[in-house]
This record gives sequence, C-alpha cells and structure tokens, in this order.
Amino acid sequence: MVAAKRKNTETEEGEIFSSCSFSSLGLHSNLCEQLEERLGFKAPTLVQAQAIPVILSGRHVLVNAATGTGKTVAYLAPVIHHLHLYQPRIQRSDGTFALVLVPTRELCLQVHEILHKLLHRFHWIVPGYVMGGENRNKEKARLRKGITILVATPGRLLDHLKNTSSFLHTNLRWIIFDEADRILELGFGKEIEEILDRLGSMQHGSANEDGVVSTKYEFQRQNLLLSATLNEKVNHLAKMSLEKPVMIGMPEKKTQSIALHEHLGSDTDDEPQPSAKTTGSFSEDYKLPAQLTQRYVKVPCNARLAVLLSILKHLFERETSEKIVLFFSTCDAVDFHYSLISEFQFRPHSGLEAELNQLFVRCKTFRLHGNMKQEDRRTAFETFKKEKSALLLSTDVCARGLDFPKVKCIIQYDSPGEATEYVHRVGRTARLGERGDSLLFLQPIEMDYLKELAKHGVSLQEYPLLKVLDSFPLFGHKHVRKFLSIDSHPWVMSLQKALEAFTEKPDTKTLAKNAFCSWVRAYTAHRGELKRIFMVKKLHLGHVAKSFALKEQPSLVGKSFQNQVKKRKRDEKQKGLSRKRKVSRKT
Ligand SMILES: Nc1ncnc2c1ncn2[C@@H]1O[C@H](COP(=O)(O)OP(=O)(O)OP(=O)(O)O)[C@@H](O)[C@H]1O
Repeated sequence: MVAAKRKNTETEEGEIFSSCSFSSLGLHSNLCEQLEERLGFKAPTLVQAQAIPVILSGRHVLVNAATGTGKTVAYLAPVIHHLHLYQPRIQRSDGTFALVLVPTRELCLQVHEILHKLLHRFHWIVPGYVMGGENRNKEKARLRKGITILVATPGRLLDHLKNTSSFLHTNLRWIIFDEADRILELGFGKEIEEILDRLGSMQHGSANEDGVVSTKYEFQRQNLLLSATLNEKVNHLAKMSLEKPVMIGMPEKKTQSIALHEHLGSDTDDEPQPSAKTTGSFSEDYKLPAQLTQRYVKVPCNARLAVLLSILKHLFERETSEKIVLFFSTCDAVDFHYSLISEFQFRPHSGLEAELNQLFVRCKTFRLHGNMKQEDRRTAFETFKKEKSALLLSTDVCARGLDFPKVKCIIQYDSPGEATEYVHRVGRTARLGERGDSLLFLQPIEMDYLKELAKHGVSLQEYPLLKVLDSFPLFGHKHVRKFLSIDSHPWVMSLQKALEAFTEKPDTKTLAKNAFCSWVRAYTAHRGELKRIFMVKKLHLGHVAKSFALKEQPSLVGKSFQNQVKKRKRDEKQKGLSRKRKVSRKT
C-alpha cells in the first residue's frame, strides 16, 4: 500500500490545477490534443496529476478527492492511452476491455458523453453504456457488435452478464468503480460481488483463476475505486477487488484506517502496515471545495414552505442568471413542489397590473427523480445542463457525480441524512475552483445536525433570513410589525395563507397529501446516530402538514397513505426486488 505523494506540494489549499502538463504525466500526445481540443483542458488538475501516472503504471488505485476536481478524466485518460496503443489495433469483435460502474443512470450518460468526446480521434475504440430503464434488446445488439469501454449501472450489467451470451469480456483489463461508496449504499453489494466473481476479478481465495482468459493482448487486471467520500463499505469493496492499491488523496490517518493488510498484501517499500483487525472509523474531515460558502437556515416547520419560496424568489430576482439545485427526500415531495412552483401566483399588492398572471418564483423549473419515465429523466437532465438560469428539483438521484455547468447554489430543503450525502449534494456547485453557495434547511429540533457535520470538519454560517423576509413589501408597508418567530412574520403568514388556498385544488391537494405521507415515512428512515436528531415523535404533524400547504393533517393510516403502500408493493412485485433494497434505491 502506497500513499501517492502530491506533485504540487507547495500548492495552497483550494488550488485546483497542477503546474505540469498532461504530456509530462506520460499521456500520448494524440490524447493530450484531444483533451485540449475536445474538452478544452489545458492543464491537469491536482488529482489528475497524482492519479494519471499511477494508473498508467498498472497499479490498483483508490482515489479520494473533493467533488468537482476532475476524477472522471483521471481514470478515463490512462485507459484510453493504453487502448489506443494496443497492437494489433483493437477491433469491436475483441469485446470489452474496460468497465466503468456507476450508481445512477444520469452519471452513466455523463461518463459516456465524456468518453465520446475523448474518443473522437480513436474511432476503433468504441464507447457504450448499459443501464436500467433502457431497452435490453437494443443493448444486447450493441454488446454483440462489441463495446470497448462500457459504462454501466450494476443491476443491468449483471443482467447482461447472466443473459447476454454474446457479451464478450475475456479481454477485460480495467474495472472502475466511480462513486464506489454510493454503489454500495444503494444496496448493490451482492450484485457487485457477483459481477466481480463472474468477471474473475475477486481477490484472495474466491478469485476465479479461469476468469482471465489468455488473449492476443498481454496485460494484468487493474481495478480502480473513486469517490469524494469513503466509508466502511468501500473498505469491504477494496478488500474484494484491489490488490496492493495505491491510495491517492487520502491523509495518512485514513490510509492506515483502511484494513487492507491481510487481503491486499503490502509493498516492500512502504511504511508499516496496520493490523489486520484495524478498521477505520472514517470519521476524518471530508474534503469540500474551499470556495464554497455554506449556510444553514433555521425555520419552524410550519413556515418551511413559505420561507423556501421566499428565498427562491429572492435569489431569482437578485440575479439575472441563477442556477439552483433543490434537494428533497422523496419523489412525491419533488412532484408536489414542482407543481406548486410551476403554477403558484401571489399578488401581495393585490391588483397591481404588473403582478397579474405572474408566477411567484419566476424561473424555468425542472424535476428529476427515480419514479419518472426514463425519457423524461433524460430530457430533464440534458436540458437543465444547458440552461443558464433555472431551478432543478431533485432527490438524491442528482447528488452524485453529476456535472451541471454553472450551478450557483444548492438548497437542501430536506436534510440529507448521512454527512457523506451532504458533501456530495453541495458538491454540485463550486466545481473546479468556481464559487458556489449552499443552504441547508433545519428545523429548531434538528439543530444538532450541525454538530454531526462538524464531526467531519464541516461548518456552516447562519443565513440572514429576516433580512430577506423583510425585503418583501407587503400591502405597501415596508416596515413589518413586531413578531415572535418566523412563522408569525406578516409576510410569511400572508404567503402561507395564499399557499393553502392554492393547494385547495383537488389535484394539488392529492400531490400534497402524497408528499406529506412519503416525507413522514422518509423522516422515520434516518439511521444510526441520525435517528436521535431526526425524531418523528418530536415532529408536530399539524405543522408538517402546513409545510405542504395543507390546512389539516392528512391521516397516515388513511387512503392516500395506504395507496402509496399498495403502489410501492405493486412496483416491487413487478420488478422482483426485495422491499428493503427497493426502499433504499428509489430516490
Ligand atoms: N484538467 C481539466 N481542465 C479543465 N476542466 C476540467 C479538467 N478536468 C476536469 N475538468 C472539468 O471539471 C468538472 C468536474 O470534473 P468531474 O466531473 O470529473 O469531477 P469529479 O471529481 O468526478 O466530481 P464528483 O466527485 O462530483 O463526481 C467537469 O466539468 C470537467 O469537465
């Protein structure tokens, strides 16, 4: 085990780029030209400068670097470098040489798009993807023709490994786990074990000796694991799949905390190995972009919705181009808020010509979650990417790896749960050295979550909410009268009333009730330490209802709740998944 040394030891914290060139890292000049011409990359980032030479050397690697620092090209470039030099030249009929495993469909499309650009000049290296939601037969046909670098989500890949006999992978040299910890958190552990087994890439004991069939190419298997956050599960995956890995971007403490000794062997030129029993707690600081401004806003539950809409209005009116990603805990919550924001009008100055027929939050609005049709998911993802000014409402399906250009602000309306997810959600902004803001909504009863984040070195400042609320003139009165708490602020009260009237429409009310039920269910699903912070019994359910603009609290044992349970069971049956796994994956 080796902790790779930084190339730019003198770089200040927060610096992103290395002072060296791509060619000095050992990449072929053709590829360096592609990086510049097709992607506009002039110099490598620090993580690329560290990782590329090591990956080129053929070592197994574990990379831990902040969000938005260029990990994708750090692993794609060395793979393409080797593949384009193969003699005899690779043909489609040689099958798959490299496999990139990702947790979500959108990340699959994104990595494939980058590959496509990078391979422009190397037409004999064919990129492709397989993922849930796509047509299996079309994928089978593409696999039969041959895909040199395959990007895949685990479930669909395993499906093809079992059922597509023409899928040739005897030449497989690389297996790359992008967002490795998330793949495991989504409950794909068993699939990953089976995939590794079928591909003959398991380490120690269970390794399938026959898995690597000798071919016309000489090479050794090389596996790579990457993420901005690591956890115990990655430790397990590392043990399963990596052999004497080089650790990149990990502090010494964390490097040692990973129990690699017994299974992964050790390098002779290395520092002493930790004992086989040592398993890290992974409680070290997370790496967040230095140029990210992180804030929290403390809002009583019954005022959450009015405050959210006020902040959105404020942000979109302040800047001509504002791009925001807004995170929710459930698909139903996304649907309700999407419908509300897309239609809600409010005229506090009643009658002003300019305010008639105007949306309260004036922006282009998109949504993205796991219950949407694949086609709609793809359209939302691709369109939001191109927009200069827009709002995207999403679940954690967008939290990992997605690279939406120019996102200025991340709002976590529902708190993320694990601190790792906080890190990835805010990582959708402040990418590659750009500035970015994040805002976390917390109820007064949830304030201990800040301590949870602080354990990982994450600290947040308070958002100036009153200043924002006071900036909205109400019926011509600029100065608001005294009030006890945010929920009795005149602006909030007046807005809340309008929201409740709006939600009286039957369709909107159904959406609101469904969102309420699923939100409460998600609240109960917090695990471990977080159960202590997010306690359902501390919630005032009447106030939760208000946060969905409902005048009364819907029954949690009533029709809408029962319908949700039934629908979920039906979906599960159709897809043949176990309940536990299904609940954890549907975001
Ligand atoms: N050397 C480079 N020069 C300029 N831009 C780069 C360079 N490397 C990567 N980028 C750009 O930086 C952005 C972030 O890259 P990437 O998505 O690979 O980050 P990441 O580290 O994988 O982030 P995450 O942890 O969120 O997945 C992308 O827009 C990418 O095109």
